This record gives sequence, C-alpha cells and structure tokens, in this order.
Amino acid sequence: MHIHNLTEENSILNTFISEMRDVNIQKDRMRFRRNIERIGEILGYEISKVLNYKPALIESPLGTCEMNIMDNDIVLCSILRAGVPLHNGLLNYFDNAENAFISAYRHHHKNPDSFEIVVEYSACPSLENKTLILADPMLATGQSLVATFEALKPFGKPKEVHVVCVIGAQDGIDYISKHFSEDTHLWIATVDPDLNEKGYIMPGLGDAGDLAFGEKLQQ
Ligand SMILES: O=P(O)(O)OC[C@H]1O[C@H](OP(=O)(O)OP(=O)(O)O)[C@H](O)[C@@H]1O
Ligand SMILES: O=c1cc[nH]c(=O)[nH]1
Ligand SMILES: [Mg+2]
Repeated sequence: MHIHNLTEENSILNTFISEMRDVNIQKDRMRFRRNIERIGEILGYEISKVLNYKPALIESPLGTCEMNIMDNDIVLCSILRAGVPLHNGLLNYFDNAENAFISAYRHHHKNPDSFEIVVEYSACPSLENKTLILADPMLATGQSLVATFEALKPFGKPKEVHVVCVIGAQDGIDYISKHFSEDTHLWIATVDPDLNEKGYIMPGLGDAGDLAFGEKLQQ
C-alpha cells in the first residue's frame, strides 16, 4: 500500500486536525463537520496529482490554449455516518464523480469492549475499471474499511483504489495493508500511535460520527 501521510509537512491541514481534536472546539458540530469537509478537499487535491489527464483545447474569449484535463471515471464511496462530510469535501472537487454509500457500524454484544462490523445498506454504481475513492474519516481497527471493501466486490473491479482518512491508528493501517492490494493508495491526514481497549484511536478525537451528528442509541 502506498501511504501518503500529509501531517509530515507543516500546513493549515494541521490546524484543522487540531480543531477536530480539541475537546472544546470539537463541541461546535458545524465546525467539526466543516473541518472534515475541508480536509476532504485538501486530500482530494492531493489525489488529483496522481490521476490521469488528457490534453484538451480550451477556448477563452481571446484565444485557444491546450491544457491537461482530468480524465478519470471516479466513484466516490463513503461509509455512513461519519463519512458524509468527508464525502462532501471530496465531491466539492470531483464535480462529476459517481457516488456510492455504504452503512457500516459497530455492533456491540454483551461485552461493550467487543464488537463486529455490520454492513447493511449499499448503494453503488458499477465499479468496473473505475477509479474508486473510499472515504471514512476514522481508521481505527480497520475492520469497517475492510468489511466495506468486501461488500463492494459484487459491483465490479476498480482500475485503482484510493482510501481517504483523516486520522488512522497504526494498527488499523497495518490491518488494511494486508487486505487491500499492494497498489492501493492511502491518503491520510495524520497517524496516531495507539488504540484503546474499546478500539478508539489514541489520542484521536473521540467518536467522529457522534461529534458530527450527535449521539446515537446503541443497537
Ligand atoms: O476502523 P474501525 O475499528 O472499523 O472503526 C472506524 C469506524 O468507526 C466509525 O464509525 P462508527 O462505527 O462509529 O459509525 P458512525 O459513523 O455511524 O458513528 C468510523 O467512521 C469508521 O467507520
Ligand atoms: O477513535 C475512533 C474509533 C472509531 N470511530 C471513531 O469515531 N473514533
Ligand atoms: Mg461513531
């Protein structure tokens, strides 16, 4: 897996991540969602640098110039719920992308520290020979991303896969590296060292879905 960790370079991206982590600033739900969206825009811009381009003649009112224009059939797929603002950020840049949505949530059994991933809903166009961009802000154990990728298999084989995340735990990155093909790209805003006993990224930011949309009742 090709890992692009954007936090290694100083940029305004780190300000957005720090606001998402900050226990006081993150209470502002609108800012939390907007920061995920802004990070989606930044990561989308980075992905655009490795996509395919074709020359096109562009006519301005004063003349004609040749420019390289993006030439990819993009399918943007995000994992509900927390993936929604990241999806919006990517879609702000990939105007004509097709879109897919998958639901994946942690189902807790009697032991609150153990869970399985339940994938229930999938709405997806054909992925055959397309550029799949798979978005979820949090990569903790990596199980949601792997379960989602599995659920997408009946929709066709993409030409290339780009996974987009805001915060990832090293263990989760190692896990998805084993389950996605070697030529997959991971575009990640930052990487944290640990997971706690509940599978939360440490120091992370807490529960991204709840911070973006409010607490949900456990199923
Ligand atoms: O890497 P994993 O260990 O699978 O954990 C990461 C998953 O957890 C979060 O979703 P959550 O299950 O909290 O659902 P939500 O978006 O509905 O809150 C997040 O958006 C990922 O999908
Ligand atoms: O740290 C984590 C792990 C899973 N889901 C989240 O929202 N946060
Ligand atoms: Mg959640």
